[in-house]
Amino acid sequence: MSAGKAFKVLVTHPEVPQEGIDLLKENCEIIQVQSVPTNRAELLEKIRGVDGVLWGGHQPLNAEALDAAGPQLKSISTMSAGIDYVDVPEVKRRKIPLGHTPTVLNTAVADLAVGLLIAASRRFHEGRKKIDNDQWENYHLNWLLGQDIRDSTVGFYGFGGIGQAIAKRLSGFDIDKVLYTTRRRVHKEIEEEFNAKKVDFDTLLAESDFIVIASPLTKDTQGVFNATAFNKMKQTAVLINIARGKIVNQDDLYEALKSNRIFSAGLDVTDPEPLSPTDKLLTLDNAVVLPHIGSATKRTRADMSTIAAHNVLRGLAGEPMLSPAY
Ligand SMILES: O=C(O)C(=O)CO
Repeated sequence: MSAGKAFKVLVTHPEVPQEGIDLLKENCEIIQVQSVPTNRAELLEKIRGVDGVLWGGHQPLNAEALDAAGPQLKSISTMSAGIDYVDVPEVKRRKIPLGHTPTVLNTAVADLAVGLLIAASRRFHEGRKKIDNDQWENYHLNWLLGQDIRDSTVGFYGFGGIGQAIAKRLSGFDIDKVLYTTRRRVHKEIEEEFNAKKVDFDTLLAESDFIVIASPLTKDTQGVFNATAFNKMKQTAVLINIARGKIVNQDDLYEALKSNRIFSAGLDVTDPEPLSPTDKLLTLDNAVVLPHIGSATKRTRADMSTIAAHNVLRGLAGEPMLSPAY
């Protein structure tokens, strides 16, 4: 280990923004995985004997990686809000502090969600295809008519920081009501700020004009948006998912969109990722699909690396992390 550097830290991705690396460098020796996409063998080789890890991708963080690291490992932070790729019980069992980076990405993801909501409700994808196919027919007055956002009811499945940031943005669009379904009720002041009401899942499905999925992927949320759920939604409803693809049963969503059981969907996340270019979802006019770019802005990624680095350093110092994951 180089002189004066108290800890050895693995950064599992070569593109982690410099802001986080510079922080770590002050008193850590940095080892960095160079492969993109991550070569698992390289990661397992380089993790051996490190004190801390800045986990910069969505590779499984599990017993295999922890065993490869060894018992001296005392601090890990992901560079993501969602940690569905982490075996959290295994990290906990080993009493290793684990951090993640929620909050700093709320605004970037919320901006994108609003973009998807407008794109899906106003048929951007279908419109673009009409141009490509020389089918520009705006001499018809009912051509490409979309759904209004004004006076609508927006239902949030999950109403944490990202959901609230989306609601804040949508308040400028003259929406009528916010409904939300969560396990726990949010603070009264938050309900008042957004004129939001907690409802059960069936009410959310039945009453919302727009449904925004903004919850973590857990065993309880996996696949809850399935054919049964789509059949309870309005036929004019628009579904937005900026959370995790697996919360939606994608075959059932395809059928619901194809049969116009619901109006449209805007998805930043899919199952699987990457989605195959031949996936049937991409053949639909009423699905706007993006390649999971919710947090992909320069500033947000830099902020994520900074928070992750602080988490790692605090874990190494035996201090509480800025954003602990458990
Ligand atoms: O950080 C995450 O978990 C994301 O998926 C950002 O889009």
